[in-house]
Amino acid sequence: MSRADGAPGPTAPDRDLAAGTVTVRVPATSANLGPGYDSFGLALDRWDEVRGSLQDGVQVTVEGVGTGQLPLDGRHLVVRAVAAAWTAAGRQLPGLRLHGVNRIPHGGGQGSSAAAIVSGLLLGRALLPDPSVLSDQRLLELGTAMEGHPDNVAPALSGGLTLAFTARDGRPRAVHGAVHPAVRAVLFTASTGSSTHHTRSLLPAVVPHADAAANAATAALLWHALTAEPALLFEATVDRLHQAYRAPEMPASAALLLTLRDAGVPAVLSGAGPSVLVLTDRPVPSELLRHNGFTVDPVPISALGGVVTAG
Ligand SMILES: Nc1ncnc2c1ncn2[C@@H]1O[C@H](COP(=O)(O)OP(=O)(O)O)[C@@H](O)[C@H]1O
Ligand SMILES: N[C@@H](CCOP(=O)(O)O)C(=O)O
Repeated sequence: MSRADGAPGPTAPDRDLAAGTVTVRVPATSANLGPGYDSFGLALDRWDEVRGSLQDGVQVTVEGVGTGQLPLDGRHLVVRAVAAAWTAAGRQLPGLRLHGVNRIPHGGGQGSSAAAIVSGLLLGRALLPDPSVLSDQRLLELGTAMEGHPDNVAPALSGGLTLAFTARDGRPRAVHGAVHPAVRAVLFTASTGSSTHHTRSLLPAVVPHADAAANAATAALLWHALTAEPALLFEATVDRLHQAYRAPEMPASAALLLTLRDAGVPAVLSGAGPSVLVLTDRPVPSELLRHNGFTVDPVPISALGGVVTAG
């Protein structure tokens, strides 16, 4: 993965981690950012953590979000991603002991599934006898194949602002932008969830040419606004590809978006929703920071993506 801002990618593969226990932290991510459907993504300072080691058989424990709901065997998404990393390295995973500490809401539009996949890929790579056989680019490809779209996987792997695209060879790639220091993120986390898979099915196969043209302009403007001219963020966060089609499934989020935008606040659906994200260089009036059904937090943008440590 190339980095336009020269910031570090995920922790490099390290032979010393191959034995023993490995801890991986991966940030939440907000995808789309309005008009950047399936391409723009931003890492946020809210982290899931997994600790894993090789053993015979699979043993999973979970605390935090999803406790009592997630499968505790080979169907667990992190375990599947660890196994995918080993398969890609030409090896069969012997077995895994895994403990997850989950803080990213599930089905909230904050990239929990991408965080789980990236956690598993980074953990799987670190546990390989020779981690260097899997490059960061290969992990982006594996994660995108599992997730179905690259926009959360790219910032979960490498942090910051990313623009993911499909190259001529059919593989996902990502470039990075340095977010203007005045830009702040405020996350309105919905108390309800929705399945990304389901709300993707609500999107039409074809959109009017005028919508595509307008969206191309605002997406390009958004990159400029986020990296160079935040004063343009309100104009740059107009989407015509996905939010309106998803609105009937998440009326509270649609109403919140309307309220914020009517007040001139640059608000978008976070990922597939139902969370809402504000990206702005201005203070948000305090009366707009309280909404039934949403928890409102300023969340720093994370320059770091997944971090791998021994122990
Ligand atoms: N930490 C985790 N461990 C295991 N599975 C997870 C984890 N986080 C998310 N998932 C899986 O991903 C699903 C949510 O994915 P998705 O619908 O794409 O929503 P999101 O916007 O949160 O990524 C969860 O219901 C669960 O099946
Ligand atoms: N581009 C995807 C992004 C989904 O993000 P998530 O965090 O809601 O899973 C989409 O809009 O479907």
